[in-house]
Amino acid sequence: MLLDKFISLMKERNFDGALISPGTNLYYLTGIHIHEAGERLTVLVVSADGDYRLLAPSLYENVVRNFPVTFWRDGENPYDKLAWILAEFHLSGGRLLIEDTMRADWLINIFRVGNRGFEFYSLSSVIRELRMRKDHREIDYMKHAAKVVDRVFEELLSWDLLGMRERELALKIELAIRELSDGISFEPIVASGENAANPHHAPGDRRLRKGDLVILDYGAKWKGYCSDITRTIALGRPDERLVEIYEVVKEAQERAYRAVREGILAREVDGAVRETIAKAGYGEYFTHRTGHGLGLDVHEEPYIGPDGNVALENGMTFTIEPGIYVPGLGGVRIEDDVVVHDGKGKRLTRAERELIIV
Ligand SMILES: CSCC[C@H](N)C(=O)N1CCC[C@H]1C(=O)O
Repeated sequence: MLLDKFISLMKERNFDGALISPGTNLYYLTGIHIHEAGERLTVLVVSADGDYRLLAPSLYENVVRNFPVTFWRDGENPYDKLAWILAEFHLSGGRLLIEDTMRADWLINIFRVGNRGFEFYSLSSVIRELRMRKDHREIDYMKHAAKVVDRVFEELLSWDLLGMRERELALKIELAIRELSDGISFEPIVASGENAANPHHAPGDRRLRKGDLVILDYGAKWKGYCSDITRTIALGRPDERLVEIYEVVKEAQERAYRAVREGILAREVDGAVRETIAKAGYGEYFTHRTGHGLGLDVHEEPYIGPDGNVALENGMTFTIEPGIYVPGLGGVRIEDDVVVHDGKGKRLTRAERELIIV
């Protein structure tokens, strides 16, 4: 079981315990998905001696089954119960891993329960070692999530895009993803015309018009695992400068993809992109990293940026998504999901990468 692997790793690194709140780490280790815990304390307590127990609100009595659990009811003080579990597990101090995204109010109360005897460390510093390397089951789920976004791309090319508002198109993409999968991995980005110069543009009221380049960035989830794709399409023939930019981004993406090999550092893949874009004279307009690890979270290790020190291994999955963004003109981004397989990169997303003019 993954929890056993995690406990061994925790011990190896001299940690005494871990407190894990709901999210992808809890799901990864236990298969338990807690929907909307909100302000009610929910935490998996793990000790390096091998003990573990979930403390959860009684609302989840029908969700958590066949797992050691203590429930608390509204009106009770969950921190008293947490203190009992910690005492039972002989966790009265020491080095404790804490879920990186834990709510600050929980953390403050946990700090009190622990009588300041704990030193806190971020859970991701240990669990990343496990999550970064995907097994066959995880990769199969990611392949499925990737197929969904490829299909949605084919489908959207047949829609009547001219005159549609960005936010309408984003909603249509979201619905198409939800039809075919377990849900979206993030809110779709639809960035048209000059809005495409903003890499994380929030789709708004702008209507798509002739001559626009439109960045479409969206993802699906399957069994918890994410895909993330970006394609840039043209509505009618765009400005020649944008066509040139498109070709530079396509070339940069291809070079980075071809650079992927077992043993290469993530920053070398990033370097392939940066060099291609800089040579074409657009270096200052590539304003983000080349990519990010992908799995249960849409952004996770290994990050593919200039500071990426992870040596790539078989089973690692990440995006390659260079972009060029010119304020006042627009932008282009092309993104694929890639797995390191048999020592080389293999694309999971396969939608057309040539410039499509609809
Ligand atoms: C989770 S929202 C952004 C999804 C997108 N595919 C993405 O990861 N990026 C867009 C610009 C750069 C990159 C990022 O690192 O945020």
